Amino acid sequence: MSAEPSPVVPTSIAPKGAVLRLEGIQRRYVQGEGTLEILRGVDFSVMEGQSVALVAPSGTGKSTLLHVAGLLEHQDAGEVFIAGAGTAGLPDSERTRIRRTEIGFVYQFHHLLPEFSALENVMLPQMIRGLSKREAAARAKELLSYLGLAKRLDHRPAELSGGEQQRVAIARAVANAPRVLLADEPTGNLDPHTADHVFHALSQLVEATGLAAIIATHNLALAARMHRRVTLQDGLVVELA
Ligand SMILES: Nc1ncnc2c1ncn2[C@@H]1O[C@H](COP(=O)(O)OP(=O)(O)OP(=O)(O)O)[C@@H](O)[C@H]1O
Repeated sequence: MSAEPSPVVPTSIAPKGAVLRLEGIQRRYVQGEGTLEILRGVDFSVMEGQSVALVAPSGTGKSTLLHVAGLLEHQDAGEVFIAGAGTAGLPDSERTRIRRTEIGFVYQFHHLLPEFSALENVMLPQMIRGLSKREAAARAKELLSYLGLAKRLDHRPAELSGGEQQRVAIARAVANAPRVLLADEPTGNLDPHTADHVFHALSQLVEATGLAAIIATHNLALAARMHRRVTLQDGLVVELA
């Protein structure tokens, strides 16, 4: 009996090292009588340890792209591959599991829980995932120290500066060691100096952990420091110099 030849995966679908791959992603919103075609067949990959700045005018679909890539929103066509595995047709419970374990999100506003300390905020996603309190605390301490917050572990969000709050949010996003980090204007609410500091911390973390990161930002100076820059043009991702 002859063995079936192993299927060859086209490199266009799963380039070596692509942690995140969007293939033919379409997303439209029906609005009253009309339809807004926001994403029109996005093909886009991010490799391990690579940071990509997504720089595009307001309303072009940056958040939509991040939500689809992060399995928060369903696309109308196309497929999202995480670490080579397709996600089309998965039940919501499986999408949630992948989102919790493989994807970290950072937003413009920190969304930390106000009644919990920095340490507890970073422990929480790990405990939801089933880690013991001890394990979660150890990793949370390690991450917060790496991000320069060793002396702020017991501070509640209101007792932290804006930059510190955002660094806690970054620590929380990577607490479960995801492979993908999606950040939507993570420094949009910070003054230039603090934004620079937070961005530096984020970049270091991407390099150190081998995350694949997409960071939507309007800050061109910060975007210039990422590995790649892309924009959205007519519903497609276009590489910038
Ligand atoms: N649920 C929705 N229903 C209808 N239209 C929507 C919906 N969500 C987003 N849109 C529209 O889709 C377009 C893209 O929105 P999106 O939030 O992705 O843009 P963005 O590039 O992130 O913008 P910004 O930089 O201002 O945050 C916008 O014109 C928006 O009005």
